[in-house]
Amino acid sequence: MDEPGSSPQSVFSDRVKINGAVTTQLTLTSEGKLRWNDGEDQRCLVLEKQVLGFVVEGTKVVVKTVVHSEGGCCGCIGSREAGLVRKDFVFEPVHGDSLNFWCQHLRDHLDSFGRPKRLLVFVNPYGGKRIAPKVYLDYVKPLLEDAGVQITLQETMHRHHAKEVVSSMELSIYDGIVCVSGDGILVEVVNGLLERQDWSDAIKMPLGMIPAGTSNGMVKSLLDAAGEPCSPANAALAVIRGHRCSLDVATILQGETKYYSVLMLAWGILSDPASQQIQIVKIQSSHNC
Ligand SMILES: Nc1ncnc2c1ncn2[C@@H]1O[C@H](COP(=O)(O)OP(=O)(O)OP(=O)(O)O)[C@@H](O)[C@H]1O
Repeated sequence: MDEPGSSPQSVFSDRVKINGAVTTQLTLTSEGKLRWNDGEDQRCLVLEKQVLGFVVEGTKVVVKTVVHSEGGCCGCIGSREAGLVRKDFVFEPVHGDSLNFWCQHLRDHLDSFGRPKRLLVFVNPYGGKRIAPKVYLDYVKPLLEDAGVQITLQETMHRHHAKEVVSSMELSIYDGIVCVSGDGILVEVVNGLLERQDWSDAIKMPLGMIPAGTSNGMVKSLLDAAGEPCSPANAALAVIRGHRCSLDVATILQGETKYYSVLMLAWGILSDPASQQIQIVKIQSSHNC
């Protein structure tokens, strides 16, 4: 077993058995890569991009990964979407006492990415083509579980349910809120956060979107800006990796009524024949509450 720092790029390096077969040297590098030789080729897993998490099963470490289907290094275990497959990379240290070192180093590396660990997930069974529960079960749940994320699931039971939950809940027990829905639930969540007494802190809560509505404008534009195709798997991976960007929220006052808009606002100017006055009215704000 090599000690940490024994080679320039090595954080930890040790003899292991890969997928129950080849015995080889496995190295965790300071760049966050797992490198090994499978007998013919040099193999590599990039922790930040490809590793979701890991679990220990007896004397083995099962590393949960997502890789592009053409590149794979071991057996396919998951469903395919947008060229991505979930795969387990299993290794077993030859020296049993290095298991804890491996776990510690892998954990330290994954923790350094600042990924969310506890998520509140809203699923709207009513939005779009009513596919949100299936999207959640097929893509979101398995990927979040591979990443070791603690999930609190909340199916929305009626209009404004998400807004009600968010406006009164304990926020500090979550690292983020995810909407498996269209844009409507996201806007409810933003409005719920902004209606709170502690709104200026509450609005800093990271929000994630998984496309399961009709137009999914927000998640499409976010993934497009990141150069990724809009799919539930890609959106779930962006949530797991903790990718963030700040967005503006517009406040609209209409008389005594206040609206918060994160996506779009449309209005029209109508003449009022009775009063001979011109009124500015909101004629469409499908993503405002
Ligand atoms: N159980 C439910 N029954 C009826 N309506 C619901 C329920 N849960 C949520 N809603 C309402 O459904 C509305 C639409 O939801 P959502 O945004 O998910 O889908 P969408 O409007 O079809 O998609 P998009 O906003 O992308 O066009 C929300 O504004 C929400 O208030």
